[in-house]
Amino acid sequence: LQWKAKRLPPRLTLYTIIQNLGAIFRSPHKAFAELSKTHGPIFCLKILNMTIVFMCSSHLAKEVLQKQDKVLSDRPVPDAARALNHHEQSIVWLPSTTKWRELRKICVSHIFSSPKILAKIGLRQEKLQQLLNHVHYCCNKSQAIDIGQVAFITSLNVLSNTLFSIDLASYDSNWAYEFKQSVLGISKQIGSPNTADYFLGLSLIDPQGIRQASKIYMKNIMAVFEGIVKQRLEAREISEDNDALDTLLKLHKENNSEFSLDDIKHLLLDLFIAGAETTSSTLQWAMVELFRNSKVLSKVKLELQHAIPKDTQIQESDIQNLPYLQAIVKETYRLHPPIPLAVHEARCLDGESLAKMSRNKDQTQVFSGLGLAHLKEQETMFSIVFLILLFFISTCILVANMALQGKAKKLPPNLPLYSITQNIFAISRSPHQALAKLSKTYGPIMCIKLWNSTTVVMSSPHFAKEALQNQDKFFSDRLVPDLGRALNHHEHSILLLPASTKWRAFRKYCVSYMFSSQKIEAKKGLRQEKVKQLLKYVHDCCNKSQAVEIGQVAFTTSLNVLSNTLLNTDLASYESDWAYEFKQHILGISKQAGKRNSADYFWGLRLIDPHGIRRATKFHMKNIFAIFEGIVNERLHSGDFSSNNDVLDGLLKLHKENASEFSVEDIKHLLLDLFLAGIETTSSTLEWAMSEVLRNPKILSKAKLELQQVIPKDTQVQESDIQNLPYLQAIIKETYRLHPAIPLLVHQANCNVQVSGFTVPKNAQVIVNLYAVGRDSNAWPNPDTFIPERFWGLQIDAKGQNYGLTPYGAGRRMCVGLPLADRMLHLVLGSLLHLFDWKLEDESRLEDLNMDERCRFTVQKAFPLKVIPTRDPSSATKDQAGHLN
Ligand code: HEM
Repeated sequence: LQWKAKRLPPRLTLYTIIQNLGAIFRSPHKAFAELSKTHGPIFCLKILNMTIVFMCSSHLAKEVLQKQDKVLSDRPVPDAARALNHHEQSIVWLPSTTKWRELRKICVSHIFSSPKILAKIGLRQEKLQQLLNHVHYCCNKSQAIDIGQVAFITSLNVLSNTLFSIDLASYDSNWAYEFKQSVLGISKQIGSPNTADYFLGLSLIDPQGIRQASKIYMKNIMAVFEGIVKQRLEAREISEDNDALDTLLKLHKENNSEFSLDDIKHLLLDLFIAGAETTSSTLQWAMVELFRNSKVLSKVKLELQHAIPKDTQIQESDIQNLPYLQAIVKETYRLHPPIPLAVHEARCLDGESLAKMSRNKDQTQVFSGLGLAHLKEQETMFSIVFLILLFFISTCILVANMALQGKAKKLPPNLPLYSITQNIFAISRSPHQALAKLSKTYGPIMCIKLWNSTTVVMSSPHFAKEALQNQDKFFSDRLVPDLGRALNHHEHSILLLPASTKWRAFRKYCVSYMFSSQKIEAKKGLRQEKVKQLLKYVHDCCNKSQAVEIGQVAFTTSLNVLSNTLLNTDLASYESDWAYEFKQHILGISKQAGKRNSADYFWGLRLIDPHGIRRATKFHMKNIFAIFEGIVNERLHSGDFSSNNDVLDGLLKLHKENASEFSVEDIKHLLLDLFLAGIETTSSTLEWAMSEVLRNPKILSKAKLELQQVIPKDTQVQESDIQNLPYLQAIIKETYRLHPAIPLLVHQANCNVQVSGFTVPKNAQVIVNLYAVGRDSNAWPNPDTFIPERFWGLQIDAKGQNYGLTPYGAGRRMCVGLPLADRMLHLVLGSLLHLFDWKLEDESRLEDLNMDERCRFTVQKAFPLKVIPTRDPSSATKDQAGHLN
């Protein structure tokens, strides 16, 4: 009755909430802003006995934050903040009590007062200088910078130095990584939607484990603070006032009972959580907005050039002379407030005085969403019954909601079971071809449901772009095949890890250190040397009229280039059986990876590994690891991590710096992945390119003519020549299009994702069929014919920007070895075509080459290309003069 008498803001109906539940959970500030367009700037939401009022205009913001500020400055405490009883000592979560006022006073007068802030100018300039040094270092190395990450590190260090004169993060090492992760971890937990915040009974069981996770992170951070505080207490008298901790400890000494050491730790915790990520995310948004608005960027650069001498670091005193920069920061605050929902709690109805309100607890409960502690003793029985009811109702709502959501989902067109059974052999023999064929009937996006697993197959450039660019963030996980679990490979594997911190660290190392432009350029000589060894072998075969198996020799060359780049040693030979074992084990794993495994579809079968695929893989891995272990142990024993000048040296240095983050086990698994992903892909692409060129005499003579015009006779192609060989480049692109080495990109959805009006359900396997994309007749005229000329005048490359041609994938999971593989392909194909003519062993016509496929980890030629190299006699005479030898 009381409730009815009051005029409440317009109320959101249950139907509206259920309809928008997905959006509310994903991005509540956006969802409620959207709802305010239809429901007005103030509306309320009632969840059982809890009322939430939303205010979405500047007028109402003023009402809350200024006019009614006195009665609206409490906060509802999220369950995550109750870990370690943080809410009882926290400046963020305490209601406006004496304690809270004391804490605010300490912050405003002792830590962030103007004199204190001014006194630390030098510190901030120094931290800015360190950031700029890092950016400068990356600039010299052409290395990408994660803006949010470096801004976070800078904010963290400015804060940690202001508070206790210590750096807590570093740009180039993983030092203090755990602290950083724990700060991020807590803000993630507090930001996660938690059912225990809405249904108080659930907080007893912490159903999503949010409070528990929060507690672990808090404990980690508190342990760091405890160490620092203890050291400070032991080291000196707290008399000087160097940093905030000195000030806090002095206050503690003066009034131990009012301001305990525990209070200090909780205050420091709040300052880190509230201060580090807010600053860094605002900076990141500002940078993003600048990058996408080139006019704004040039205007602000102009202002900076006028106000600040060239190559000079900006000073705080300069800011007043930079009105446009100030306007950019304001505009960023407007568009991207780092905490978009300011959550307060009403103390009484209609702005009654605090004194009156505290006498009127029942009313407070109605408006504030009920804390159990507020219930009077005689109401306990009632509350237990009430909680049971609450739990029951919430479960019903959840179930009903799931059912509604399920109905609302529009899955991509389903592939009927009969078409799967009809095509089962084709799918198992050559899945990319079979699925490409089915996509012609069922469309460019289709869904396969087998038992409880869902697979969505995408087969056009449009959907490739959706998966690899637009929705890339949600499709970057992987579904681990059973063989990937051998020796727990999936827990250390860059190929199989989901998009986790560990995977990012691996990728960062690969992209920035192994395959950066500088590193690749530095190994140019090595590649030329290995190609020269290949050409020498082909030359010997030529003299003996002996056939060359192109796939085999390309495999050996790729293997040796990679093994020298990674381990500074050859691991294969053209003529002898030396290191035969290593090659066989790599091929062995690739063969197992190409087999269909029922344990991947019926999880129960994993227990028995019905085809022995995981067992065989384990056997090959063990043998490969034994070889790696020999090399790694020798280096660890000698302690020499620099004289080999290879990737392993870099990895071992990283391991020495932080053994817990990057173990020897990680190194072995990473090396294995690089060999698996890097060799067969390159060699099979080369074999396909060579086959296509040899069976097309016109293309062959055109390619030879171009090579003759650019490169002197009988001379090996150099990497610097590639840019002058557009026809050779077009041949490689056309090979990528028709014969992608890995034709099916296999990813996994980490949530329900909308793709062009269809819902791809969470955990579904998402397959992008590059084979179908490359042969899509809407994108490519005459799609099945090898026509390098189609690329004339087109600005299309294979580097992940053109979604009709993405042989290396695109987006977050894109191949890291592209710079190496692409150069090797041009170098080897160009040299083989330039220096030799080719004929088949049985003198049959090259035009009739069999182009059937065989699937392993990569797609191979079913009938390996074996051809005899020949040369005209005048060249042979020159060779004796030492051109190729
Ligand atoms: C012609 C040669 C190559 C082709 C066509 C190729 C293609 C691909 C493709 C399609 C992917 C999967 C992308 C996705 O899932 O979206 C991939 C991933 C990968 N490639 Fe390559 N690749 C080649 C050579 C190499 C080389 C030489 C290396 C390194 C030595 C390499 C290392 C990797 C790694 C580590 C991944 C996994 C990336 C991740 O999951 O984050 N690749 N490659």
